Amino acid sequence: MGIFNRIRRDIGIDLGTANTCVYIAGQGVVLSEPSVVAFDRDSKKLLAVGEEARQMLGRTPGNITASRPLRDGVIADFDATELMLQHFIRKVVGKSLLAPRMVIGIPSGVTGVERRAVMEAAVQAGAKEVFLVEEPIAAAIGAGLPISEPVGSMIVDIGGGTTEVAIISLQGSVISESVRVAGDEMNEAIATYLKKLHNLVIGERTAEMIKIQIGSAFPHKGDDEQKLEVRGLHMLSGLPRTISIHATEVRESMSEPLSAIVEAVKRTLEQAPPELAADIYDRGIVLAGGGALLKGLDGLISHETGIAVHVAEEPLNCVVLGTGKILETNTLNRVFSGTFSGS
Ligand SMILES: Nc1ncnc2c1ncn2[C@@H]1O[C@H](COP(=O)(O)OP(=O)(O)OP(=O)(O)O)[C@@H](O)[C@H]1O
Repeated sequence: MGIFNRIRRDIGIDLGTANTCVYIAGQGVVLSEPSVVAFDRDSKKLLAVGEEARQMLGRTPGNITASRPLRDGVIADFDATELMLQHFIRKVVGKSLLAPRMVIGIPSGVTGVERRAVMEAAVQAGAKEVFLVEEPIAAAIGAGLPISEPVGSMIVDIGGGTTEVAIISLQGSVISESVRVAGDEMNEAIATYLKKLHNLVIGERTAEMIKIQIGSAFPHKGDDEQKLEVRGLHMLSGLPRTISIHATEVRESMSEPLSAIVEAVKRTLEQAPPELAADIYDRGIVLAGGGALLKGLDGLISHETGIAVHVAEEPLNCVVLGTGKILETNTLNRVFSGTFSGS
């Protein structure tokens, strides 16, 4: 490692709707925390960030707000995003002599204004230079796909707020689509279902827990017999109540977001030039992002497309591993989609 790399810690970031991950060049993934911040409502003082703030979601007294500053894959609260980034960067970089260069993964569907907002937040958080890379490219690099070769690779990155579908060849997205349907919509669908059919009101964290514990996208013998006790607020009595929910009900409740994801994959495949479509047929589709961990999602996509589907080795870390590889191999000039130099 060169002297400059030792004093200047270049960092890669997956600034996600659900989780923020940070990679330090030469070291690896050093931070992975929920993208949540908690403020004192009156003094506007930052109280907690990351896991500590997540514990507060839905449980705050009147004077505290705990929220997710990114929604649907974009910055919903600019000030909170900036403070969160600053906090995470200080936590991992500490006192560095030189301001770091940053490579940040962003959804491919973001607008120019949203790109600018991410860059400014990074500069305010201490970046010397910011490079933005589209998430599907970073995810494909992180998943170890041969994106530099003249063969088609297909990646589907299912995050919290967005699902990114892309066919990549020779380092560029040939076709890509970003839909604002991913893990969060699945949680919302579960909560809506319980409210409608069981008159039970549950919070975001409970819905996510149900999805992770017994949720699935495709029937699987054994898993389908599973049940889970769920606690919430009964709408009619206004009192806490526990009900038992079946795995098959959870799958049914998520059918809309699941078909939106499948449709995005199909639309992308339909637009693929024949040579690339043939490559994908031979090599299969790779799933990345936390949503790739949903049981049976690979089976569902494979069943609907007739193509083999593989889940990446570390789906939650694909984007951040990709940003790290870009820094370490110094291929910034080839994959970035924009730069912004701080003063
Ligand atoms: N075992 C699991 N089963 C199903 N879903 C899971 C599992 N683990 C995590 N998830 C979901 O993955 C999502 C988070 O994934 P990830 O960290 O890749 O998103 P992100 O990068 O923060 O979001 P985005 O890419 O939209 O900005 C959440 O919706 C979470 O509920």
